Amino acid sequence: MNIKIEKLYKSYKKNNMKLEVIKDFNHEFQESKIYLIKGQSGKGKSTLLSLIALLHKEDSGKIYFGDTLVSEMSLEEKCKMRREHMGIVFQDYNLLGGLNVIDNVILTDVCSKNLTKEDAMNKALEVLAMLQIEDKKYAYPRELSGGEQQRVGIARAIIKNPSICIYDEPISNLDEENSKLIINFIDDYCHKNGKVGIISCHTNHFDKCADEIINL
Ligand SMILES: Nc1ncnc2c1ncn2[C@@H]1O[C@H](COP(=O)(O)OP(=O)(O)OP(=O)(O)O)[C@@H](O)[C@H]1O
Repeated sequence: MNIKIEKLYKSYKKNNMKLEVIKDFNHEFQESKIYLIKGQSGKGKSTLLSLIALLHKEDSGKIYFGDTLVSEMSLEEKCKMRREHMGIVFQDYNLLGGLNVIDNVILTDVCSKNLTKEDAMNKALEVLAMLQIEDKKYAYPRELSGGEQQRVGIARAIIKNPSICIYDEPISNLDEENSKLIINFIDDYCHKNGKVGIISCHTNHFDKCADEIINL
């Protein structure tokens, strides 16, 4: 599902001053393409991703998913859109420490789609295998390396087969070997499965797999 953004503005209030972070941002994001959002620290990469992910509200502007104007929706409708169409991967993994790998991966899927636990587990095993981490299915996050935790974070994001995949600094805490594995996975997954991939990264690691680089 394509995304279209028109005249997007977002500011924060800081010490009674208005800090304009996103100013008149316009863009179209298409299926099977990877978009890399770059810019120095504080330029607004995370802010832009959070607006596209419908996690924060813009000051003004329009966001369409396909033909649907999602920026005007209620919080509840946005939540539903996000659950059904979007997978989000965070820099610091955001795994639940009290759940093992497989339960972390299936949690949102079971809750949102009323799948049986058995069906969800079979799906989770497939996705964990794609990320070469199925052997850790019963491990807890504290027993995993950063690279392994991030692969679980990706598995959790893609188990619903979302059409839009958002990755906020997905490799910033990882070594070169783990970074390469994740870059190759995202490259393949988005390009071969018709996904819109939107990645923020402050280094050049994703430059080669990006179809377009957006400098903030
Ligand atoms: N909730 C907030 N309230 C006030 N200011 C904020 C808030 N969130 C972000 N900012 C400010 O907005 C600017 C952009 O922040 P953002 O996190 O989007 O940048 P970034 O490019 O992702 O930075 P980094 O690479 O360091 O993560 C920064 O100056 C930040 O201090």
